Amino acid sequence: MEIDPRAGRVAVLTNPTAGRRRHRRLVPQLLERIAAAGELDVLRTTSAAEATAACREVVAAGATTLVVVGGDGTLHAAIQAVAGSQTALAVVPAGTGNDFAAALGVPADPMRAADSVAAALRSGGTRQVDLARVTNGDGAVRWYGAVLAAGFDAIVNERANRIRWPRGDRRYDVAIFLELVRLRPRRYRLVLDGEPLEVSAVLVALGNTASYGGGIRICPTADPADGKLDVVIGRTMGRFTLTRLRPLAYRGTHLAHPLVDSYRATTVEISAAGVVSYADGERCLPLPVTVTAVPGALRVLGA
Ligand SMILES: Nc1ncnc2c1ncn2[C@@H]1O[C@H](COP(=O)(O)OP(=O)(O)OP(=O)(O)O)[C@@H](O)[C@H]1O
Repeated sequence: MEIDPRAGRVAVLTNPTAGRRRHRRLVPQLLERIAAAGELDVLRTTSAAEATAACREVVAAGATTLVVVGGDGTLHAAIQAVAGSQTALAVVPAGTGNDFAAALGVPADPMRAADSVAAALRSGGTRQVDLARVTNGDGAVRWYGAVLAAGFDAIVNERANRIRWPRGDRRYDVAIFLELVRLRPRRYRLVLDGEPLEVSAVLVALGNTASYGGGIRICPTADPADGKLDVVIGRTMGRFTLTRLRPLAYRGTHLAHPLVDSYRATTVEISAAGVVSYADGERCLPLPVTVTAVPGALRVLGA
C-alpha cells in the first residue's frame, strides 16, 4: 500500500559541503520554503556514512518523504536507505553536478525546486523509477541512481581521492593528467543478461539515467523507467581520441564513434583487474561486481 505523503513525517537531509559550499547560506531559506507544507525533521549529519544511517532510521520509523538538499553524492547516501522502501524521495539540487536530480526532472534552481517540493507535499502523489543495485561476492550491496563508472572516469576518481595536494577540484585536473599519461586499455569480462562479452576498453559506464559529471551524457538513451541498464563501452583508444570524445559525450553523440559500443541489459556482471567502480560519483565496490536494474525501486515525490 502506498503511503500518502500528505500525512506523516517529512525528513530533510542537507549536506553543507555539497556544491562547493556554494548553497550553504541558502539552506535556511530552502528549508523555510519546504516547511511551508508542514513540519520538517531536519537531519544533522557530517558525513555520507552518517547521512545513510540517519536516513535508515527515519525510513524505519515510517517517514513518508525524505527530502535531500544536496548533489549526487548526498542523494547516493540517501538512496542506500530509501531503495525498495515506501518512503518517497524528493530532491532540491544543491550539488555541483546534480545529474540524478536532472534525470528526475527536478528544476535546476534550488529555490524553484524547494517550492515544487512544498507543492508536491501538499498535493501528495508519488511515482516509481528504477534504481541499479550493485553486489559482489562478499555480500556487499550498494544502490545507485545515475551512472556507474568502471573505466577511465573511475580510475581518475580513485586517483583524485588519493591525492593530498592540491586540494579541491584541482585534484581532479591533476588526476586526469596523470591517468591520461598512463592510459592503457584493460581487459573487461562482462556478462550481459547471460551473454558473455570480452573487450579491451578504456571507458565502461552502466547507466540507469543518462549523465554523470555534471551533464556528460555518457549513456544518452538510458531510461530509468525501462527496467534496464544502458552499457556504454569505449574500446581501445589513445589519449587523444579519448579526450576528443569528451565534448561529444556532453551532447551524447559519442555513441556514433566507431570505437564506442552500447548495449542494454537488466543484469550486468563486470570484472577487470585493479578497478574500483564509482557510482553517482561516489566510491562504490571493487570489480568484479554484478549490477542489476531494479524496476520501481525508488519512490519519487510528485507525479
Ligand atoms: N550529510 C552529509 N554531510 C557531509 N558530507 C556528505 C553528506 N552526505 C554526503 N556527503 C559527501 O559530501 C560530498 C559532496 O556531496 P555531493 O556529491 O552531494 O555534492 P557535490 O559533489 O557538490 O555534487 P555532485 O555530486 O552533484 O557533483 C560527497 O562526496 C558525499 O559523499
